[in-house]
Amino acid sequence: MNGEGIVSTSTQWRGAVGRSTAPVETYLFSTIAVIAIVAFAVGGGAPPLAAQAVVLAVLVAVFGLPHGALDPLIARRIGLWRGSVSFAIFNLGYLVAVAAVVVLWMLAPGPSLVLFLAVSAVHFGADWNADRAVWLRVFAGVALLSLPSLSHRDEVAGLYETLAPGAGFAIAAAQFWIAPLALVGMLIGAVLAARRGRPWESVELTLAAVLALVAPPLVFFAIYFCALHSVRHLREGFAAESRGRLTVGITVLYTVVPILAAVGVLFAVSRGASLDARLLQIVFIGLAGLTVPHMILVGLDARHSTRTRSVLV
Ligand SMILES: CC1=C(/C=C/C(C)=C/C=C/C(C)=C/C=O)C(C)(C)CCC1
Ligand SMILES: [Fe+2]
Repeated sequence: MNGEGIVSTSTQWRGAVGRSTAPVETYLFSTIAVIAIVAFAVGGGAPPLAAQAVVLAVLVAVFGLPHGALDPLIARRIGLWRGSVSFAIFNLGYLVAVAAVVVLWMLAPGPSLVLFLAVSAVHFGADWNADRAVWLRVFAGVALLSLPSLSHRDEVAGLYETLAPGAGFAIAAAQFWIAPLALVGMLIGAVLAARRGRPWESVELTLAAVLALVAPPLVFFAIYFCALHSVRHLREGFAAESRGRLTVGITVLYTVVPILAAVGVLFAVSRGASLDARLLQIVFIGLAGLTVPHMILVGLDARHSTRTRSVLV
């Protein structure tokens, strides 16, 4: 382990739990969330689904994808590749993982969607209470993804049916029943975060819960994912990598390549389906594919950081 690695992992750890003021994404997310909550609470109607799907696809591409684009740098920091040959192998492994998820989805869409929701709940829940028990984070993630089914059950079921025909209604129904309990866990998380000296996390958790209940599901997801989750990971990622132009270059490259692949898929497959159905499939099945190798790397990084910290103290 070199000195650079020690500095960067400890920077990331500080970024996650050791700050004393609210980070920039708290203000960004809170401002947008409050405007959306007020707009939809006073009776603002949902925009047409096709418009929501197009806006979501653009926002995810521009603001969401970059937060996973730092993966090659994380992999380098934790020693998964060093030269051009191991870099090529890393990229190949990443692509195989993405392709395996997409193929699995084609073969078994219902179980794949359930698995995707479960893995995403763990992934999103980790945005808060980083130094607390894991069940608190899982509750927050489960609540985040179940609350839309509590207030917009038919809409969510319709979206799920687009992704997993025949399974969407049952999954939305299950979430409808899970949501109240998960919400209690999420609110306990909000109280505990405040008591740990991170009141901004309580604000985020509360606003995310209200937004998930009030806004149309895709609007809620776009705001949470792009203004909070992605910005948080990008900020922490840039602090941990701190390699200047190389970091920016890698982020741009690894954002642009998946976008080009997605555009290719959009024009290449299922021309029979409507544009919004195709966009939703590409956005969410694509995210599922990217999330698996991304979460494996984040997990390896966390293990690596823990080991580095125990060496340091
Ligand atoms: C499909 C769908 C949903 C779930 C989306 C998920 C689970 C996204 C996961 C993205 C990930 C894990 C990105 C990685 O950073 C909602 C919002 C519940 C309701 C609307 C339809
Ligand atoms: Fe993520």
